Amino acid sequence: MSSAPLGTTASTASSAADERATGLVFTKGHGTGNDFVLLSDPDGELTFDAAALADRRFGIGGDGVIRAIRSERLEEGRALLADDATATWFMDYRNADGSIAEMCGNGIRVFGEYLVTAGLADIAVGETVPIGTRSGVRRLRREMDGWAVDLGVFRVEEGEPTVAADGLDVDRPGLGIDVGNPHVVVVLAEESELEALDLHRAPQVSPIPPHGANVEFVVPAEPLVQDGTGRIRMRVHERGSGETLSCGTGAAAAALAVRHFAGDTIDRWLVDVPGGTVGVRVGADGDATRVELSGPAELVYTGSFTRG
Ligand SMILES: N[C@@H](CCC[C@H](N)C(=O)O)C(=O)O
Repeated sequence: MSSAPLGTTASTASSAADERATGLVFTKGHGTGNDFVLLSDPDGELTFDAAALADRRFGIGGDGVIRAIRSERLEEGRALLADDATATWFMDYRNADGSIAEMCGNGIRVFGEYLVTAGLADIAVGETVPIGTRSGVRRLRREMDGWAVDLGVFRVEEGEPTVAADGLDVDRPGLGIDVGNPHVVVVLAEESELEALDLHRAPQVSPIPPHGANVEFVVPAEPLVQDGTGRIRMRVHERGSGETLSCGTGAAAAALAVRHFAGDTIDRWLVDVPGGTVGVRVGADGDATRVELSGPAELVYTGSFTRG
């Protein structure tokens, strides 16, 4: 692990001096137990070691690190602004191992809560704001009891990868789903199979996905549909972060996979994860090719990380 988890660029002498005096100010937040370190860096002045910040023993701890930066201050953001000039803020997301991910469904809800609480944006309940991400501009809506995000057009991949995992007796077929980032979903028949899984080690997907994958294991509820809403239970091993208590894009992928196998007719889903429950709706914006995720977002504390 790096002994210098954060720093600033040489061009920002006063922020560098502030940081030496106060440490790096961060906020900790989570969405159904998927937890993040949030940093405010409107002008893109900070350099930081995300893996060191996310380290649960030597750092702050988190499944990911999210930097709030103005889109215009980041190359990927400027590229987005060429198509959609409205996405003022960019969610710069990194996994716990420091790798960059295109999208985070729980993270973007927590990001919305952070923008409001940190005074970076004024978003009223019922209002929708465009947020820049590496999977494109995503529309985020503030609700009474959380946030909903249009994850965009989803894709069910061709082919049938196989998945091996500790605790599974034999390899299982998976279904590749892209919701802005890559997922492979395995549907299990029994709750006991879900519980027997040991996800300390990453499941092995074959053939190996070109950019890696988040792997979700799901069990349909019995009955699957209750009051017009499908319900499933899920565990996940996230690319770059290991087993987490929740994954928003993973929940969307899991619901889409079960929907696919059930004949593509059920559009509303509840997904139970170890950290809570999120909602998934196919047909975001009246478009049957788009999927929306909804759920809570909570900020837990703010602190200052002192350079080691
Ligand atoms: N936890 C996130 C997904 C974060 C990124 C993922 N690990 C990846 O590498 O694609 C979510 O809530 O969607």
